[in-house]
Amino acid sequence: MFLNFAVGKVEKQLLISSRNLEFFTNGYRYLIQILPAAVVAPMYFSGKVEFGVINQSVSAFNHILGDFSLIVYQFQAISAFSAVIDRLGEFDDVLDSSNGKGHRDSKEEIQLSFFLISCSNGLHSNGSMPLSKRVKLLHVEHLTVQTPSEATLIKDLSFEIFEKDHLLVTGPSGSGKTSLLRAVAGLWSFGNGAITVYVRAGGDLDIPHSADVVSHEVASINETVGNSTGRRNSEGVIFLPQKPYMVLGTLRQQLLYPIWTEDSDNLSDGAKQSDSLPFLTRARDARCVNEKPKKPTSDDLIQVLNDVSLGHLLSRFDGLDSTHEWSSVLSLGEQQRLAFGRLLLSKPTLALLDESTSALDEANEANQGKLEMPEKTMGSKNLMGPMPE
Ligand SMILES: Nc1ncnc2c1ncn2[C@@H]1O[C@H](COP(=O)(O)OP(=O)(O)OP(=O)(O)O)[C@@H](O)[C@H]1O
Repeated sequence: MFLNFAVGKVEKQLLISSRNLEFFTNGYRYLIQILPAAVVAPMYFSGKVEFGVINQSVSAFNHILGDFSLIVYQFQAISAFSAVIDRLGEFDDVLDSSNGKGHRDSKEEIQLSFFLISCSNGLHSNGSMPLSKRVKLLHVEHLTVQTPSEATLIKDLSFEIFEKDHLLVTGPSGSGKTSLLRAVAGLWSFGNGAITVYVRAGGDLDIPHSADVVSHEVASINETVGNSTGRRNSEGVIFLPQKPYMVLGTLRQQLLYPIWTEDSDNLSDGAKQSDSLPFLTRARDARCVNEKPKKPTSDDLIQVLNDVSLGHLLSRFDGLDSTHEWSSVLSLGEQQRLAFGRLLLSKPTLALLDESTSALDEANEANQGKLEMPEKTMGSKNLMGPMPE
């Protein structure tokens, strides 16, 4: 607010200076137009110069005037530009200073780590996972979540999540459900404790699929993955907020976000897989999340749109390659269903759903729940239908 006030004041002063300058220049303009005539005319009458010289000097003065006026007439735009630069500069300073303050003792921050594990291949023929071979996907240890003003929302929370688990988080409004999900997604660091997300490797690591052993073994390859919050997408973690982010671009790009953000328009149908949407119909034991999933074909995208009951968008908006302001032309419920489409396409290991079906009617909500979900879903105030086995 202070910043706005200060910048507003500067802008106002610049505007006043620009008006003064314009007024001054208008006076100067009239003066400079009559000046050559006033100086050269007596010389003409005394026979020192010819008549044409009067015209030549008026035109030369006008030329000079035009050049100087450019600065005057652009002064307002230049001053507005300068105010914007000032504003951005101050904003940058504020960010720098808050980052400086943010360098708290590492014990006062939530530690988020990613650990590499091997692909799971221990499913029964019916697709179920033997308990002894269940792989741990998330480990939250002594997590305390706070607000920036250090009010404690969650205290000393510990839990583990294994493959095929789903966790529903409920609680009163303002109790910190969203903050917990943000912390797991690496978007919230106020508090302390440790969160470990176990991500899958390409299958070349021969680590036993016992939860206890995994946590021990992967510690040795921590350096391979490192502690990082910047690799959330590539590590197979997706966070669906209540109001999904709609990217600028085509309907196709909406669906391909966030995994395939580049080159989305050049999607090749030639790359079509033999089975349509295998990830919707098959167990995903053969997949490793840090291998980027194959880019979906147009048919896959259309199928996913139908699965989330958005098939009608294709005729309404003239196909997958139409561009609109999607956050304006789609209802919140449609945006949420589109976000579910992204989830189905990107096949994350860990999906964090924060009221992501809050704007859906019961039928659609149940429909999202029936779709093949990622191996672990953590939902906040989640009203989804029955989770698949
Ligand atoms: N960026 C923030 N800065 C300061 N306080 C915040 C911030 N975000 C949330 N809070 C506060 O933290 C508390 C928990 O918020 P959170 O959104 O996690 O609650 P919630 O349980 O998800 O609530 P609801 O059910 O109403 O969505 C609230 O009191 C909120 O005001």
